[in-house]
Amino acid sequence: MNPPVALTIAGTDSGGAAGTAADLATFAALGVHGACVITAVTAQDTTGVSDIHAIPLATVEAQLHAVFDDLPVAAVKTGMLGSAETVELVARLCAGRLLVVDPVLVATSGAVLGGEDVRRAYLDHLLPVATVVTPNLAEARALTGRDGSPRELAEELAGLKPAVIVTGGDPAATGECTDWLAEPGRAPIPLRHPAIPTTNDHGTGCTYSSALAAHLAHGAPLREAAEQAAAYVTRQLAISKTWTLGRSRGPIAHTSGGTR
Ligand SMILES: Nc1ncnc2c1ncn2[C@@H]1O[C@H](COP(=O)(O)OP(=O)(O)O)[C@@H](O)[C@H]1O
Ligand SMILES: Cc1ncc(COP(=O)(O)O)c(N)n1
Repeated sequence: MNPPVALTIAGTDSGGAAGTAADLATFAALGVHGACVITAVTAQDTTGVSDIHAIPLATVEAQLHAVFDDLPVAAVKTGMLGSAETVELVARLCAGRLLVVDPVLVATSGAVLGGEDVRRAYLDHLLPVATVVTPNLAEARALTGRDGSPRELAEELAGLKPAVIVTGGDPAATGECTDWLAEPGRAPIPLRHPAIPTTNDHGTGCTYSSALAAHLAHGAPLREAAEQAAAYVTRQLAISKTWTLGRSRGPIAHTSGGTR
């Protein structure tokens, strides 16, 4: 029997922690065939991003046609899109599909991966056609332009149409992470899971949104997919927490327990 197919539309991370490296590893670990459309190449390591090469719009479009014309894509996930034109293109070609949007604007390291025009394009074009949007707290604040709590921001963003999961919380303070799931017209629901004490968390957001897309591609309902995605991230953070890879915040584990 064929596995479900999920597509990531995202940038590369040369350090193998975030972006398409995280997405394809997560799809594979969760039994999904991963297709991948590259929007930007980043020179990146655990300390930061030193260069970004945007892929020409026509090449992004050609990749999208190549995938959609040939494969039965069950779910699409977007990561770093990098330019307002790319955000608009992706919105046009992915409207009507099961679409997980991780609105990547700033990397954990602080590097800007999308400016003001990208933020505007998310609000005007991509959020309205998304199935679910997964900002972390900083991204939710950037998108709304407000300084609210995760719960308030989730509710406000869900008013723009799709479901929203504001990820994160304050693990250091409480020992647990709370992601807020908000769907239009319903009270936001807190999804809690244990926090792993670690600084090896580069790529966590990409891994979460890919795991969410993978579970949705398998047919799970949204809340169950969100709980399973958080469980997957927690497991991978537990694997990498003792690692000493890189000079700064190390990668979340993308190893999947295979033997050699
Ligand atoms: N230390 C941690 N332990 C367990 N889960 C975590 C930890 N840090 C983040 N998560 C979870 O990982 C997912 C992505 O979170 P987040 O850190 O907000 O992403 P980003 O990398 O975009 O900032 C969420 O489900 C969040 O609760
Ligand atoms: C190519 C690319 N895409 C996304 C992220 C965000 O990931 P994180 O928030 O874990 O830094 C990143 N750093 N690089």
